[in-house]
Amino acid sequence: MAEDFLTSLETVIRDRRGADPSTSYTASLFAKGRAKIAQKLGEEAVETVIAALDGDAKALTGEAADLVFHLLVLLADAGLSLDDVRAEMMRREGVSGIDEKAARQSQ
Ligand SMILES: N=c1c2ncn([C@@H]3O[C@H](COP(=O)(O)OP(=O)(O)OP(=O)(O)O)[C@@H](O)[C@H]3O)c2ncn1[C@@H]1O[C@H](COP(=O)(O)O)[C@@H](O)[C@H]1O
Repeated sequence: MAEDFLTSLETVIRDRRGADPSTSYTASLFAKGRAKIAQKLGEEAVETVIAALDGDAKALTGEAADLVFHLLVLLADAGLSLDDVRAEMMRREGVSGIDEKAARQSQ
């Protein structure tokens, strides 16, 4: 379920490229460019680490959500997606292309 949601969110994020920055935070990030998107990702990573070290589960969950969102935006800006990341992680696990396709179909 979580994966379906993230895949849908990726589609929304891609649709925001070229949208009006005044009506969409995501569009405003794309308009500011990759350096700004990467900076925001770094900030969210630091905030995630701080929340974890504070032992604040609620804050950690929120910061992790911000972190994943900004990662998706950065990947989209670079023409990449979670599928590319998934494929790389499966490659590291030694999962073949055929196994990968079967794994996706069973989700
Ligand atoms: N999932 C998210 C999401 N997660 C986090 N954020 C934004 O990420 C920002 C987090 O950064 P900060 O805490 O630094 O907030 P900020 O002060 O507003 O940011 P800066 O001014 O510092 O740049 C906030 O503005 C959040 O609203 C998100 N913005 C949008 N989405 C989703 O993206 C899709 C497109 O939304 P729009 O951007 O509104 O078109 C929709 O499905 C949204 O639900």
